[in-house]
Amino acid sequence: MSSQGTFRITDKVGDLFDAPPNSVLIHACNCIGSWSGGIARAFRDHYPDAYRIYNAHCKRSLPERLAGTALLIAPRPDAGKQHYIGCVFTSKRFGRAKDTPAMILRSTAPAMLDLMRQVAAEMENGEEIGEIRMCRINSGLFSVPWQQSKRVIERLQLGEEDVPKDVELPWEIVTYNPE
Ligand SMILES: Nc1ncnc2c1ncn2[C@@H]1O[C@H](COP(=O)(O)OP(=O)(O)OC[C@H]2O[C@H](OP(=O)(O)O)[C@H](O)[C@@H]2O)[C@@H](O)[C@H]1O
Repeated sequence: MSSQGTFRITDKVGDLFDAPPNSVLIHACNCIGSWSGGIARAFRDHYPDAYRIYNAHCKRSLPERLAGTALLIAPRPDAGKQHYIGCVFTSKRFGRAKDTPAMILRSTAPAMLDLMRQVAAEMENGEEIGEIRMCRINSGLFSVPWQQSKRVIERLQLGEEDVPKDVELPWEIVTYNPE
């Protein structure tokens, strides 16, 4: 690995979905299988096939096992957009039953590491990965101030056991927010 195994986050104003092919678009998910509100609803509208894969993944497992993990969904033929969808499971449930901010932050670190390991594995298989884009996860319906999640992600360390030597992971994560 040429860099230190830490991520640099750049915050931008713009449309998350207006990304080049093979970009990874990351958002925070509950473990119940619902993309019904916030940006998750837009993901469901743009990528219905990815929603079905996410939902089936949740149905196969218990929320307690999924929290702190991630699911990387490869580009599907739907909507014509060739984007990877990165689901980070940061709260077991949603709405009034969502986890506390402290629990959400505790799940965010291992979930992001799990996702990046999956991205690295995809690259090791010869798949092309473009930009890593993210919404300001946890900061809307999950009610965790963005700066707190951002700090957790910037402190992550990926070692050689996470990223194979010959893989050059993109170490910049760009967030896109409408305002
Ligand atoms: N249409 C849109 N286009 C662009 N940006 C949009 C947007 N809508 C919101 N944002 C921004 O995107 C960031 C994250 O805010 P969100 O509230 O989405 O997500 P979150 O990570 O706090 O929470 C996750 C739970 O929200 C969902 O809703 P359900 O539980 O299904 O109802 C999930 O399924 C999870 O459970 C904030 O910066 C919002 O300004």
